[in-house]
Amino acid sequence: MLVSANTSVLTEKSQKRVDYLQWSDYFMAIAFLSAMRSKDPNSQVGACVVNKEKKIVGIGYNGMPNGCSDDDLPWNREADNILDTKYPYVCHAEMNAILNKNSADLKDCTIYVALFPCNECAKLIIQSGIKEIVYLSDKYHNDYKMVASRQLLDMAGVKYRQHIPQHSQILIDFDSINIPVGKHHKEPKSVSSP
Ligand SMILES: Nc1ccn([C@H]2C[C@H](O)[C@@H](COP(=O)(O)O)O2)c(=O)n1
Ligand SMILES: [Zn+2]
Repeated sequence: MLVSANTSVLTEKSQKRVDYLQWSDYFMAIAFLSAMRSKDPNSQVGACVVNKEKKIVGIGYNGMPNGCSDDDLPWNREADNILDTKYPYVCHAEMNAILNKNSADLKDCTIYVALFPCNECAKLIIQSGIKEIVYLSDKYHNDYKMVASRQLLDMAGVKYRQHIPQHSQILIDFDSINIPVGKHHKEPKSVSSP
């Protein structure tokens, strides 16, 4: 299902929109929006750290370290020499979101991330005090890094759960703000709200 900001399902009584984004779709969408900044040609990963008050306290995406040119470093997945691949160099989205934090600490926060965290990110997550991971894809589930990651997270009591989005796509329409009053698309009353 595709939703856009200019689609409004209006309730008869209050006229309040009821098809607004749920919190978890909202934070995951912010992680995915952040991932759109990534230069990685294969996996663009975004992460968003949220505190107990549902405030965003850190955002990041996978990219080369500050001051290290992403034109000069390799983006290959495979090469005869591992040093000619991206893996030894790229900073993971979770690392950047944690290091970009704008609060004193990340105690009891939740991290929303596009891809299940690897073992190195699991260590950072644990040490930062984050207590929950919400991920979308687990495409490398059987890789030893994810096996080690789950082992560490289980030992440290960090919870993790897969996010099942209510909408498979979310459209951002910059024109929607200019739609005149009363011209917003109204869904039929029979449509059930999420
Ligand atoms: N939880 C993760 C896992 C991976 N990344 C980054 C590291 C690479 O830039 C890319 C994975 O590339 P692939 O092996 O799929 O070609 O994603 C991350 O940021 N967070
Ligand atoms: Zn990682």
